[in-house]
Amino acid sequence: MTAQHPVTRVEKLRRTYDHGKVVAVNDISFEVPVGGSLGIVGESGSGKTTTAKLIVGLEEPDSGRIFFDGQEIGTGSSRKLRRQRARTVQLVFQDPYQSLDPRQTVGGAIDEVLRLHTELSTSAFAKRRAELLEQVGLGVREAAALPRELSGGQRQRVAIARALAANPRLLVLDEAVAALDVSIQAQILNLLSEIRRETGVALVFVSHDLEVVRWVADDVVVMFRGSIIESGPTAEVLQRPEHPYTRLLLSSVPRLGWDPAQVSQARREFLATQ
Ligand SMILES: Nc1ncnc2c1ncn2[C@@H]1O[C@H](COP(=O)(O)OP(=O)(O)OP(=O)(O)O)[C@@H](O)[C@H]1O
Repeated sequence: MTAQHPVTRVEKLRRTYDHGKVVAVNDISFEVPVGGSLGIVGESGSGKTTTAKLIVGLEEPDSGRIFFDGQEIGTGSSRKLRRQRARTVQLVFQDPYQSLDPRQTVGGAIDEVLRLHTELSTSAFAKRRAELLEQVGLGVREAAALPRELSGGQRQRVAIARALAANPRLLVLDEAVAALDVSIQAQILNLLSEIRRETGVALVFVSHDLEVVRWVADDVVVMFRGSIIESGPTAEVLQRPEHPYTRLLLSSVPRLGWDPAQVSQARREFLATQ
């Protein structure tokens, strides 16, 4: 039996800006197994969003390689392969308000993706729309609503349903719960885990918050100034962080007895050593 290829693998990806002066992503490598989930964590500016954009093809790397199902995709790839990637990988942003058309109903927004990426018959089309809405916990009322008539959590559910409409094998979520209340965050994180279990879709979950990543990611990579400084199974990395920066990120999560002044001091001391 041949081993299954990971759904995506990146090898020594590098992306610079400002004629090489800003190294946003510095030779990073990782893979996401089929149906797996990878968390990418780091502080603001560590290169997480650039990494997400490189995976979905919104940015081109200066160097390095990206594979989907074992097949390399790059600037020289055919249109067919690029279209295939567009279907394989879907991106969900932090603020769905920006990505949803304010004049389009929720049902209409889902239909648009179904039309673009599937070839369903009229009856199968309506059934699939209903299935997607149900999958993200939305009903008929929400299907007829405009984005402004929904809460932030509901809008994020719409964005997830829209991404799933393309039947992707990988969902890339960039700070997808950062703008939501903590209790709504928990609902969306549970929803994502459920969807992964039910559909087998793999997740890349980008967040500045290690506690959030704990709930959704089997594995985690920790980024600092464009480089991966620590990686491994999420539970292990959180329990026994090896790199001082990972320890710093963990100590930055507010909890009982937490002292922000102490965290700031530790951060200053760490940065002074870099
Ligand atoms: N289009 C761009 N032009 C110039 N510099 C950029 C561009 N995009 C990102 N950068 C720089 O690259 C670095 C990494 O940015 P990136 O947005 O990937 O980080 P991040 O970890 O996602 O941060 P945040 O959570 O604040 O979005 C930063 O120093 C940023 O200023």
